[in-house]
Amino acid sequence: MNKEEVNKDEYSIEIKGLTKKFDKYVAVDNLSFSIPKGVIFGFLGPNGSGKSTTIRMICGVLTPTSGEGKVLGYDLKSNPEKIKSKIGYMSQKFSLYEDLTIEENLTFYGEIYSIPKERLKDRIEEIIVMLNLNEKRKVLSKNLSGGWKQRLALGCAIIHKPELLILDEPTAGVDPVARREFWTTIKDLIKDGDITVLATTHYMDEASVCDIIGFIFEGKLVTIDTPANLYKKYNTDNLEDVFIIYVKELSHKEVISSFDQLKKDSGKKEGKL
Ligand SMILES: Nc1ncnc2c1ncn2[C@@H]1O[C@H](COP(=O)(O)OP(=O)(O)OP(=O)(O)O)[C@@H](O)[C@H]1O
Repeated sequence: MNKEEVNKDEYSIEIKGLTKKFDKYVAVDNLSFSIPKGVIFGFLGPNGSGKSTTIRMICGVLTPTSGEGKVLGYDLKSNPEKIKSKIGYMSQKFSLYEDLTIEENLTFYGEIYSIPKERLKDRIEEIIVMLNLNEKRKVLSKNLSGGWKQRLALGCAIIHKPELLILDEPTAGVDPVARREFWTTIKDLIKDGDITVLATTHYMDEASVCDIIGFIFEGKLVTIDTPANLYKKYNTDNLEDVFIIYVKELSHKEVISSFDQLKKDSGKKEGKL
């Protein structure tokens, strides 16, 4: 067994000093963290703090300016294609084909990942059962409600059994019941330990279901810990308090108000989980 394979068993993501500059602007600044296999990692931070840029580097689609990293045991710089093939990605925009049915969307994504026909047929049935999609399997995705679209988008993202699932604000704009069901499904998905989840969200109640929370601010990692440790450290029972304390400590007034705005925005769209 070579060294890459050994690492592969320990951590899903290991990054060291990862930095991305756009001209002189430092969007991600010397980020280092390691995420063990089989956990849900919540990656949080105000708008523009560098989450998407970090995720794009982790997915192998954006080359770091400096620093290094391994994802699923593969080197970010030398093996991005291998990484891409083992990642599932679901964004808030649900990249579905509106004029295809549930079944057809799943087939389409399966074919992109070159899953052999017979295996794909079985995998689609597995996903339809797992995500409770049977009733509307012949319905065009443009005619589905937000919660159904979200489940279908998740199905498409996991069709090839990825080892790392990236969820970029996966519940933005769906109702509280669908949000709760979504996280129950995600918990179910990781219970065998074969899949790691990296999720961004602006909903602090959702973030609390994560096993590990990383908080990024102005491109720098401010903290990385379990929710329980963060509650203890700040003598509170919710993450919202923790992050308001961080932002207050770290920022000047405008940034605090942008975090408040972020809270307001999320409050408009939802009830509590
Ligand atoms: N291609 C690019 N060229 C120049 N600047 C960029 C580019 N991509 C991102 N940025 C800048 O880098 C910073 C970090 O952006 P990023 O999208 O990573 O933040 P984010 O935390 O994901 O924000 P949001 O929550 O709004 O999605 C922002 O100031 C953004 O304008």
